[in-house]
Amino acid sequence: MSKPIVAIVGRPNVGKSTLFNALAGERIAIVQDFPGVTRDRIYADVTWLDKQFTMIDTGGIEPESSDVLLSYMRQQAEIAIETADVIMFIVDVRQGLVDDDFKVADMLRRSTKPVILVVNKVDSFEKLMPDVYEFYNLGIGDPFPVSAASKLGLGDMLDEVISHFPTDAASEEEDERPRIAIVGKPNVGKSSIINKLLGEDRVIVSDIAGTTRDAIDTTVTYNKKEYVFIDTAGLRRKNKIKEDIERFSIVRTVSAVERADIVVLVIDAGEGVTEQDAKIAGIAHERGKGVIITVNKWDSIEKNDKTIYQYSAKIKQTLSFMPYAEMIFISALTGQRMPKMFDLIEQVIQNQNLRVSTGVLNEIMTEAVAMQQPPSDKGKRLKLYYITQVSVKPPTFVIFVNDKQLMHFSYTRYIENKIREAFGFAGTSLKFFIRERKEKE
Ligand SMILES: Nc1nc2c(ncn2[C@@H]2O[C@H](COP(=O)(O)OP(=O)(O)OP(=O)(O)O)[C@@H](O)[C@H]2O)c(=O)[nH]1
Ligand SMILES: Nc1nc2c(ncn2[C@@H]2O[C@H](COP(=O)(O)OP(=O)(O)OP(=O)(O)O)[C@@H](O)[C@H]2O)c(=O)[nH]1
Repeated sequence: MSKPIVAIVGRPNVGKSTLFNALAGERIAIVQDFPGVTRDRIYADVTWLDKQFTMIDTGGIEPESSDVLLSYMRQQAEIAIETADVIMFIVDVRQGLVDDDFKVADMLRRSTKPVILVVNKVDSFEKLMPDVYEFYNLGIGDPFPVSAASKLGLGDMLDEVISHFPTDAASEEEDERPRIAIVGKPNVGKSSIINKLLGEDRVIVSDIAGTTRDAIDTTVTYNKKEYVFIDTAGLRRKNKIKEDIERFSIVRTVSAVERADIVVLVIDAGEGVTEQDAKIAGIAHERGKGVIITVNKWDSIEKNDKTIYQYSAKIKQTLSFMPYAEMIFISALTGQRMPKMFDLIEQVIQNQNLRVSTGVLNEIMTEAVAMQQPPSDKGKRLKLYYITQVSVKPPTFVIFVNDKQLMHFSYTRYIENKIREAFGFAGTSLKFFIRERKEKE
């Protein structure tokens, strides 16, 4: 399911992080063994009423000069316009209206995306409301007064945010075409891959204000079936502030991954798999997407008959939190194994949508339990009563047990492996929920 994306923009120190943390509520659990970007607090899941969305904090630097600040803010606004469904523009009632606020407001106004003007640090509505009205001058609609620190006004603001979400009828859910995000570090060959898949050179549309998402989506027809490719290329060329390339590229990656069914993580064969690749892979893993690790520029390295195995082993080691990921070695330059990409994509789509009957699942579980005794603690042994698949994309299972505390991560992993032995599920993560059920007499 693709969730709406809400981006937070605003000058440094207006309280973006504070607001982000106030809304994010419970932190996303950091699974022990994968390098989630959650620690950077760039994105978080938020639920308000019956709506869920992904919130992205685009901010985070304290530039030295006002020149740099403005160009940074511009970039931030562009990224938000490009990636978000709704933009939250945060200003600071204590500092009042400043020139940069007007400049950002101008940019945001020119986009077609809904913008919610949030006036932060209104710690007392009574005292500060007159100052809030000043922000009408920005010309982007009603200001919503909040205090991120004291969690005031957040409800009204969130009501407004969710009221702008695309309605179901207009949403991408209606679109049955598989969506594939091509992600990876700058220069690994993302655009080249899309061009090759297209079979022709495509003009890369720049994402200036007002350009819609479609500009970076490319439809490719293969075997009479349409696939939508979401491209995240091109960031490096436009970005002048080096330090923020990584944050901005993660913001873009998060939004591309969020919208995708399958993530193609491109790695440069000459460079090998890096920490940043692991971070990007972590996003796809956390979002439960299909994953195809694509080693590109395979033409550019010297190889013997062992190279591909050594390469695979190294990748599996670095990305050990996603042993299920598919892997392919290609050259966008020569076209080597490019047609195989569609076959892989098709397989992963099928695996993401695979449903296993409850009867079969319980047979597998019973057998697994018989082969390896469940863990026990203080004389109490874990009992697994029942397993059932509750959804697809990613395939999600619920296991009913006598005591959740006893269901160790490693035993869940063991059950997962048994299910994979039987059904493969290659290329997709599997999700497990553990529920407690009263012990039967
Ligand atoms: N009085 C008051 N202070 C606030 C409120 N929200 C944030 N602050 C303070 O404002 C300062 C900046 O907050 P941050 O959340 O770090 O601001 P930011 O916009 O994320 O800043 P950058 O990370 O530099 O972009 C901190 O000292 C906060 O404690 C608020 O609602 N009321
Ligand atoms: N040898 C070789 N070079 C390649 C291959 N694929 C891409 N390149 C080269 O790698 C460079 C970067 O390719 P792009 O497709 O622009 O990379 P990108 O990932 O879209 O880069 P950004 O737009 O910066 O994110 C170009 O010079 C390509 O010609 C390949 O399979 N083999």
